[in-house]
Amino acid sequence: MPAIDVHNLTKSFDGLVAVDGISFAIESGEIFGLLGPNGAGKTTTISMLSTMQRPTSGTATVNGHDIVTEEDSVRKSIGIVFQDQSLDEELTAYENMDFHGRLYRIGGETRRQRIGELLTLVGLDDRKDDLVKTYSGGMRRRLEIARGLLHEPTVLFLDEPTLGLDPQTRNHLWEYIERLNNDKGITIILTTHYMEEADRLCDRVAFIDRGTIIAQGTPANLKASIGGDVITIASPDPDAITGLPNAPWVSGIEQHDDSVIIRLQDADRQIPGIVTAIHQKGIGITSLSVRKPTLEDVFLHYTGRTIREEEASGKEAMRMFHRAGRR
Ligand SMILES: Nc1ncnc2c1ncn2[C@@H]1O[C@H](COP(=O)(O)OP(=O)(O)OP(=O)(O)O)[C@@H](O)[C@H]1O
Repeated sequence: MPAIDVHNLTKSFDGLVAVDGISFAIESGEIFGLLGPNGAGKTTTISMLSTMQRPTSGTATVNGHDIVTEEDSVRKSIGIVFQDQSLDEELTAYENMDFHGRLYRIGGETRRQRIGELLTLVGLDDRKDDLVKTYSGGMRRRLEIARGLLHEPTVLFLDEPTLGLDPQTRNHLWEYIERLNNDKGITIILTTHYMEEADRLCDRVAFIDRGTIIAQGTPANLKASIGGDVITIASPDPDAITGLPNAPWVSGIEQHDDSVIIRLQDADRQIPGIVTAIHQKGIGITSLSVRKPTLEDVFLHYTGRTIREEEASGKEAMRMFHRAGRR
């Protein structure tokens, strides 16, 4: 039985289809990433799976329980850490945990023992008696994760777990998330728009864009599926490069601002020929780099847009406007 099984899940808000008939399954013990730009429908998806919002149509089960007809059973078996911080700043870490444990009616000795274990797991045991208002962003996020695990859920939802954290803190948090998954076997479903985060952490990912899943698989397979290497050429005249006839070994070519991105096999061998062809046409090259494809390239391949472009688009601004209105 999959830990999460989703069929044609859809959510509309006043005519805006935020999630549009998505389907996927997550096996027990996996770290699964829902990736996509802001406003793609990631939060709405996990809000439905965690029973915070009702789907407009479609079905899903979490740990075998239906998200609409068995809400209580779903809730008992999951932990959630959403984007908005919900800790009490005027309490210590221990007190925050203790309060939450009481809400879940976890008895005295068990509660104390679990709090100790979880605070150690997220590296906060030595700071447990400090007020949360003295904590850094990364420490707060770790505390929220520990708190979400207090009632021993087998599935943990993390909505943009490292949003707004600096790279070093982000790295630390990744280690804690991996440890949780390894040591406790917890199934983790996380949303992110950081591609390197998904690549590092997730066993499998699904790209969600404007409410639909456009690709899913392991990061390695997705990157391999778009083929070979990526050459980025910056030029004062990128249109002229894009207009050159395509060689048979070029599997894709896209233009972004002053750069042309070429996907191809065997880049190292083909570069001299490419540079010669460009020079023969009298086109300038400002810089040239070669790399392996990233998950960002996978998004670009399937949508023709980079995640950053998508986030900056007018449509996205509209979506953010809707979003602000509902808070
Ligand atoms: N309660 C609501 N009322 C109206 N529109 C909503 C509501 N919730 C979400 N939306 C809209 O649905 C779309 C998807 O939003 P969602 O928050 O799921 O995206 P996301 O991928 O999680 O992005 P983010 O990373 O910014 O949270 C957006 O256009 C958003 O404005």
